[in-house]
Amino acid sequence: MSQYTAERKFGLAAVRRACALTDSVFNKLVKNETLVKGDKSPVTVGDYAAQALVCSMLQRAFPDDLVVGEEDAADLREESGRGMRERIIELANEAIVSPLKDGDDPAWGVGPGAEQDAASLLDAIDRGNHEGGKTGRMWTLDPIDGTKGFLRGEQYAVCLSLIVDAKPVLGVIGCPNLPVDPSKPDGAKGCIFVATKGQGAYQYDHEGLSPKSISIPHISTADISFLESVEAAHSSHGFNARVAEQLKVCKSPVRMDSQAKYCCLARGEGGAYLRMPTGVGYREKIWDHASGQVLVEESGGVVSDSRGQSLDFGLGRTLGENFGIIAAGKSVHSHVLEAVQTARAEEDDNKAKAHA
Ligand SMILES: Nc1ncnc2c1ncn2[C@@H]1O[C@H](COP(=O)(O)OS(=O)(=O)O)[C@@H](OP(=O)(O)O)[C@H]1O
Ligand SMILES: [Mg+2]
Ligand SMILES: [Mg+2]
Ligand SMILES: [Mg+2]
Repeated sequence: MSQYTAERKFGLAAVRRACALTDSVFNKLVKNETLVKGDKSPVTVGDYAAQALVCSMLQRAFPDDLVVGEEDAADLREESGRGMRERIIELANEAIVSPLKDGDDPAWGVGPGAEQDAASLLDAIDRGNHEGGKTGRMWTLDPIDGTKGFLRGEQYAVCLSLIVDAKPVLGVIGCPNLPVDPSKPDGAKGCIFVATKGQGAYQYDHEGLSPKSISIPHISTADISFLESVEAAHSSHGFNARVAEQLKVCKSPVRMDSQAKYCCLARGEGGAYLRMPTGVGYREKIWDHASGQVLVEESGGVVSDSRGQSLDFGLGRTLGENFGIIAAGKSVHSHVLEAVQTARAEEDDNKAKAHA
């Protein structure tokens, strides 16, 4: 029997339910339902409610597993958080009680009549407070990745992964706004991507049906169209342009929020995802890359940092010393890596000259 069958079935059903929640929240979101966190990034009632939903399901499905989730309930436990807290409990319960579909299991605490009280749902959010580590099983959860894209009605993703002994082995990414068929950008939207180590990568529709095996085709560097972040603060657009120049890439980059970039790469779009830090100090979070790494590797691609090192998911909630991310098809990864290193050496040279 294949490994991680139960986890995969759970991941697909949990992400499907969370995507239905976030999609419905987007349509009803009002101004005071967004907070600005300590690092100045936004978080909405949708992020919290989706984390409450998935963590409460995880708690019942895999009670011994640990969870590294992006959000925590500290602000919601304050008196000033009362309005948001009540709304989050309401939204999480709406998603919890929605009817069971094929693949759901009532033992996960979902379905009609499974409402929970506020204390249980806040505790569920805080199950995501694990500090990470090198050994054992832990899930990562980014309940809304690309919150800024979500707020703009553009790309965002619900991302769940299972990491065993610091290696991501299962990645599930739901993209409610991503076109099902890349050649029909105005056609049907909503996909869920699932990849299990050694078992390939698949795209499902938003109902978790019609799985299609996906892979990255062989391309040459001239055919790359870099996938990159929308926010200039999250990855350096200027650096990417210099790498593109090195590689004689003519096609314009495609900017998109969230791990939808990994999903597009995995199904053959773009050829490479490049994410270079814009300043010192920011450390990439494990929940922003774990699901994407499994998906890209299982579709025949390679994921490394900008020095060619593997991403280290065993150092806590961040990727620690990894610097930048290069995810690309096998046929181009080594060329992109080489071009990144040349562009960095030039940048260092220019800095040294400027200081001389
Ligand atoms: N300074 C800095 N550098 C790099 N990355 C950062 C930085 N600040 C935040 N983040 C993380 O970026 C996550 C969103 O990444 P994206 O690729 O979607 O960026 S973008 O929205 O397309 O610009 C975003 O994830 P979410 O918070 O889940 O949206 C953050 O974890
Ligand atoms: Mg965030
Ligand atoms: Mg994120
Ligand atoms: Mg997030």
